[in-house]
Amino acid sequence: MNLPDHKTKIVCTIGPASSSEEMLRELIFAGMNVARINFSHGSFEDHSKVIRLIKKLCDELNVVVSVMADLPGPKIRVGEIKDSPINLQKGDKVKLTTERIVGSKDLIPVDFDKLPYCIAKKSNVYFNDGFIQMRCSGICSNEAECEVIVGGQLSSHKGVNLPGIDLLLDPVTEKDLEILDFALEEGVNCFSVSFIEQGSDIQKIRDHAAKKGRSVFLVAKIERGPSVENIDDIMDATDALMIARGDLGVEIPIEEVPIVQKELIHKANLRGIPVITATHMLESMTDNVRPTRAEATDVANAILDGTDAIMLSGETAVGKYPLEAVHTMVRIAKKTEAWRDSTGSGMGNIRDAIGETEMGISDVISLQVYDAIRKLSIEFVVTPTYSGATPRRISRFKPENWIIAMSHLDLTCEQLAYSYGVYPLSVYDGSDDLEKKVLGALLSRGIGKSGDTIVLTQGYSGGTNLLKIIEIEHLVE
Ligand SMILES: Nc1ncnc2c1ncn2[C@@H]1O[C@H](COP(=O)(O)OP(=O)(O)OP(=O)(O)O)[C@@H](O)[C@H]1O
Ligand SMILES: CC(=O)C(=O)O
Ligand SMILES: [K+]
Ligand SMILES: [Mg+2]
Repeated sequence: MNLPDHKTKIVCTIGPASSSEEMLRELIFAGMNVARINFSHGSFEDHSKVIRLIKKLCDELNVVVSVMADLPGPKIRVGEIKDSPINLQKGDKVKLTTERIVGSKDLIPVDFDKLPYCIAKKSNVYFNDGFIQMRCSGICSNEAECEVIVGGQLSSHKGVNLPGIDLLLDPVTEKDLEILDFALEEGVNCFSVSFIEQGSDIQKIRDHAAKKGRSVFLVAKIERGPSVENIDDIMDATDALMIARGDLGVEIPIEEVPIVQKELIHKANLRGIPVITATHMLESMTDNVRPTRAEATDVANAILDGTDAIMLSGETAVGKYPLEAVHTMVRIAKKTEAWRDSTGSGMGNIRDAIGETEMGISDVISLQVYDAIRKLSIEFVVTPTYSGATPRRISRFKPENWIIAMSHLDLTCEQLAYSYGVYPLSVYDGSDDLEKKVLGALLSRGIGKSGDTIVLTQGYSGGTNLLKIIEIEHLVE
């Protein structure tokens, strides 16, 4: 078995363009680590099919691919529009209505009953990740009269943003809990939670799952101003972060997005919390077989910022070239990682910054593992793990060697699909001889060969911790 030649994890949003068994298989071969299902779209029936197909393919191909169910949160959306998409032009006068009608160019339904109370004359209303802008010119019962400031094509169900306006909405909706129940029943363990504002929003989802006896991996989507301000509180509650630039880029000034991205990635790296950079990464590949130069550079820069994972949205969900989009990401990741490995550039002073944080035993060990990799000729790091904490701590340094994480817990293996450079292996050997167990698992998969030097490390487990540098032939008896 060959380990992949890129270490940045790839998240693909699955939709009509990618939900067939053949395409899912191709996406897995191409390098997909996480399949995101956006529950804002499609039907439970469609999603259930995709979840089952992915589980079946994981068993068949003996790989770990996580299914991440994206809970919509209180996202306001356009309703059904007749002859969608419609073309809106600057200066057009349109009415937004809270009635559940099939809309037209003049009367557009918006699924938010409080709209007339929340906006006022001169409020800005944005559509489709902010590409279309309107300004309210008056309110009349359940309608808002607006003028189009920036036009464009608007389709049914596109998102609506009202930046800076308190929408008086709970970030966790009844619908989210319904979806959570459904997905848990389908065996989903990982959830991205939209529009959260503080740690307690994440905790609500965790508590709800716990009531069903389930432990879940939660990705906090940072896509509103308050979530950026409350990031420390959110990091105390979450397992992972997503920089959801689609909504974020409308909810806060667009010029702040690049800096927020860098700061959040750095903070997440310091704490060993995996972070996904999402949206518009290769947007033009929805229609074209090649990306723009700016997009290729964006993917590389997110990696150099220290992101663990990069995400495709419309590119794989509804685009013409889902497979090519993944291939493109892989090629950019491979090149960028190799450059970082050889020059040490891009990560800034992550090692020093981690060195300055308060450290426990596991942190000190992770630092020493990283130093060992840099100073010695090491093939890979092997780490038996219960919770995944040790491989995640090592992953913070974005080392040039694979971290092979062995766990008998499927849930731990699945969660490590989000961490840079960590290759999860399900190992069920219960023997007490750690070295024998590790060697058996590696060699049975064709990983490693006689003469390889590896680092074997284990975090604080049952009162012991360990860092050992081993030459493989010493293990073969
Ligand atoms: N399961 C699906 N069925 C049909 N279309 C989908 C599906 N998933 C995604 N899409 C389409 O792909 C586009 C991009 O996907 P994305 O996940 O970014 O959703 P979004 O609605 O733009 O925003 P958000 O991610 O904030 O919910 C969507 O706007 C939608 O048109
Ligand atoms: C992914 C997502 O929700 C966003 O970018 O807004
Ligand atoms: K969503
Ligand atoms: Mg969003």
